[in-house]
Amino acid sequence: MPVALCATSHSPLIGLHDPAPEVRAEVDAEFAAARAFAEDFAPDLAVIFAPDHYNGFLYDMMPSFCVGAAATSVGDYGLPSGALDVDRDAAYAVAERVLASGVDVAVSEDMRVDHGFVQPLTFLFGSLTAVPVVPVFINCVAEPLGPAVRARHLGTAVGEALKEMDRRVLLIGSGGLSHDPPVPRLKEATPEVAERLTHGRDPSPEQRAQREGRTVKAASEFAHGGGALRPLNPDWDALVLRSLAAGDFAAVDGRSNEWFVAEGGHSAPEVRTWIAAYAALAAAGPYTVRSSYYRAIPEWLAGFATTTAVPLDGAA
Ligand SMILES: O=C(O)CCC(=O)/C=C/C=C(\O)C(=O)O
Ligand SMILES: [Fe+2]
Repeated sequence: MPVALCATSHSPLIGLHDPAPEVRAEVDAEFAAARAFAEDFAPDLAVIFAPDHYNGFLYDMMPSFCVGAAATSVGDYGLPSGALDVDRDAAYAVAERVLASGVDVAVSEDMRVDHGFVQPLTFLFGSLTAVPVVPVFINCVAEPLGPAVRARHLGTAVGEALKEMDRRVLLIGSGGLSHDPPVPRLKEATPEVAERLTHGRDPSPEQRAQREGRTVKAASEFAHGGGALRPLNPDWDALVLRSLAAGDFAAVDGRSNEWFVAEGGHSAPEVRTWIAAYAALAAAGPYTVRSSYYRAIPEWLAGFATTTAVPLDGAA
């Protein structure tokens, strides 16, 4: 099974609250390179590990992991809405293999996904339906979270499942490194916000615009040095990138959930998506990182990184 990987940060602020034109151009060049990498590889299946931000997965039923057998984008932050081209047979094959390995993954026949899934798919493939996909949700924000090492176990099990399939698979990890965007937390929520985190699956256009406006305002304050969000942490981001490039998973997923938040902010656990994607790649054998881009971009509230990787044996 030929396999390759692209792991990238996402940010709902891309296009809505951009950094200086030269920084935006630098990231666009990196996205273009990642797109060329994906085109060269020509996958017939993409397996994407991504989080959600209370758009598809809420506290009425919050799994740690979920494989989508069918999925629809909610179209947040101006991104495309509509059905993804989910490979249902592949999704069930992956779920069965993961469950057999002892990782309790949920399955959804009606998964709603947000910018966490949609941005990498559109950046890499141009649309939500260009390449058949198996979407794999990882809860990265809704406390309580399980230990980060479970994301490695999930990724390994997915990688083992893929080895049994005769497919060309691009593994995608989607999530920030250090970042602390204004995602509400149940613990601190007012009754109104708690209700939204539990049942607010289909906000009105006005409610969505209000939410998105708040995120843009928070990013603007942060970029100007204000607000209460935690700072980005390029040193921690470098440690994560270095460790995953070296296959030293334990340096990251052996740490406590508190460590992630203290070092990288409340959304740093999104690194779980990278851990899972790299672990799925590692299941195919030793790998090497082909490209690694990083820049702290306060306007996007993100320690922003994009990496590509391939097996050492040239299977890609
Ligand atoms: O309801 C909202 O939109 C709250 C803000 C939010 O979800 C922000 C998300 C930010 C990221 O996904 C990110 O930087 O990773
Ligand atoms: Fe996110």
